[in-house]
Amino acid sequence: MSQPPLLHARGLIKSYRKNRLEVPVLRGVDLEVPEGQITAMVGRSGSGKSTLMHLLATLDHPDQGEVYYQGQRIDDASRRYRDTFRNREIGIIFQFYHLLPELTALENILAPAMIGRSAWSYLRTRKQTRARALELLERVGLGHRGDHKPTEMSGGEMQRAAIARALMSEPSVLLADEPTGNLDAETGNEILTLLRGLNASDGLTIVMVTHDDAIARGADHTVRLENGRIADAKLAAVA
Ligand SMILES: Nc1ncnc2c1ncn2[C@@H]1O[C@H](COP(=O)(O)OP(=O)(O)OP(=O)(O)O)[C@@H](O)[C@H]1O
Repeated sequence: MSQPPLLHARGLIKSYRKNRLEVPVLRGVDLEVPEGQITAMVGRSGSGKSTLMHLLATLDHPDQGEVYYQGQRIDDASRRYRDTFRNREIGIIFQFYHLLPELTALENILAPAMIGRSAWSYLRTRKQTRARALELLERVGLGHRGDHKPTEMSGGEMQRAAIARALMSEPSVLLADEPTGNLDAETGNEILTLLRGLNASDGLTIVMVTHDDAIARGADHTVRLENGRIADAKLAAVA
């Protein structure tokens, strides 16, 4: 029997209500996220890419449809279950990094493990947790920036710190919402190279929203959101 996709969305429908008007965003999205691959999600501004990402992360509920993780339905699970699931399995990064400004890079990376007392950190000593944060800092090329606060880092460095933070609990999938959207082309490519390295060496599954065709071409698989549905899916040759 073939392995189920890591994440699988079926028939997702989602509307927002604004001034009593219903704004349909997703009109029946079917999506399979293959394990160990990089999937790029493209589409015009407002096509619902971030909305879909939130549903995959179980941060929001679809109006209709289902989300499965490793073949198990997760969208209708209890809030507590979804929080634990997200904490264990999903890392998320954003266009504007969302680092805590008063903390250093190292403290930002440690923050989710310390504050939320995550499932991952619950099983480890403080020393092990700190060792993992330091290892990740090196891994993303920020070994020399551990004690820098976000205002003392470049955009690319902040995104590297955000990637390290997202990986702290050893998630199986990284959801990246326009990870290079605030960076120049060269820095964006460096971030993509880092993500591809993590994918290649650790088998990290990545779903990446992007407006940048060059970045999308660096993925294994591209899906396009159009009129609330997936318009096409193709395997892109990895450059
Ligand atoms: N909380 C909300 N309340 C009302 N409308 C919303 C909400 N969130 C998103 N929308 C609307 O849903 C539509 C899709 O938004 P979404 O952010 O998912 O699109 P996107 O493809 O990620 O856009 P972009 O590429 O510009 O980031 C937009 O028209 C947006 O205005």
